Amino acid sequence: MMKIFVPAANCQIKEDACAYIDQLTKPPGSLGRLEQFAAELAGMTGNLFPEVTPPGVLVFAADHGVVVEGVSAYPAEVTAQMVYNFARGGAAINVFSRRIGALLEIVDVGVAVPIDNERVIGKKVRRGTDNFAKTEAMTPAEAEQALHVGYEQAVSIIGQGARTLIAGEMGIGNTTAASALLATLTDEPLERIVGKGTGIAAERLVHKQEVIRQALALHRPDPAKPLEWLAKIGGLEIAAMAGAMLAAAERRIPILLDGFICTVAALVARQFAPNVADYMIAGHRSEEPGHGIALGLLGKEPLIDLRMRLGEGSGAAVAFPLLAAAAAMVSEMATFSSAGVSTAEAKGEKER
Ligand SMILES: O=C(O)c1ccc[n+]([C@@H]2O[C@H](COP(=O)([O-])O)[C@@H](O)[C@H]2O)c1
Ligand SMILES: Cc1cc2nc[nH]c2cc1C
Repeated sequence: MMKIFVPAANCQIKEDACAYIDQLTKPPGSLGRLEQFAAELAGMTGNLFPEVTPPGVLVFAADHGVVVEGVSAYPAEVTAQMVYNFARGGAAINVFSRRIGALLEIVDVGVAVPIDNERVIGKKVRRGTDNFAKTEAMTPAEAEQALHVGYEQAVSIIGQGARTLIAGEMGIGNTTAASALLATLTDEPLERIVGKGTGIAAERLVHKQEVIRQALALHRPDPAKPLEWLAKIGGLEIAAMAGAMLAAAERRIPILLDGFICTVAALVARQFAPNVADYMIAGHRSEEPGHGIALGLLGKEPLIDLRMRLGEGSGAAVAFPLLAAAAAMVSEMATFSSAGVSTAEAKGEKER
């Protein structure tokens, strides 16, 4: 396993940021959770005036052998078809990335068919996973390789100037893998974790739960051994997202989380380095029911809830302007003293 060192966020700078934010020309606390996020960004970056722009969006694509069990509403070939759509700029994440001025890279970490396109970074570890209902999805060495691909891509996009990481994914069948991983971290029943993903009907949802239940009984995966855990029931893009998050946190770069699969990848990253969670802000709440459970395990409240359930990093990209507003508030607002504005009268009005 590669050596990863993730420092804890800097509590002192976070406290200093809170004190400074109280001096800005507004009643203390009046910018609500934006103030909290600004202080967290200061603690993450070690900078009282954190910069989050430009964001770097990495979309990792991979296929899932478990799709043969009939757990998705779409055929597996959609993964590759969407990769070409990303390359042409026609997917939701392309649109939203352009809106927020993001650097965007598409990475093939395990699409089942060859991808030949100059706009797609070819880092295929293998042609999709095996069907984890029957056998291990991949080997621990392959899981580690996929983690490494994500790590290296994050190092690269940060090197190009990205100041926030958004990890996105594309992989037909990946809500089944993400649900299986999440189920091993909580006592919540599968009925509360497993959702309709791309939009399966009610009968198929019951079948999807059963496939996961049997896979968990077959493999008995142990999250305390994260590479084996990922190898048994994970996915190549999930491993890559976790690796990307580890690289970002190591470099004190804030991570804006997307939906269900991304947040499960965040929980995977935390199994490798607990401090990585210090660098995460939840972008949105997905419609997938397990997402609320995953966010609860991470202790994060999402910025927005627009009933999205697309993936690709789309929810994080849509939420990003709120994070940018929080950061700009600190660097651009005047203070009471610089603007000559009177503070509250001393009678306890300052108490929140
Ligand atoms: O991000 C989410 O919360 C989310 C929720 C449901 C589906 N998705 C996307 O849909 C695909 C997985 O759905 P499924 O039904 O094939 O498992 C995958 O490409 C994800 O990006 C994403
Ligand atoms: C069309 C389509 C686009 C997606 N983007 C992420 N997951 C997806 C799943 C489908 C089916």
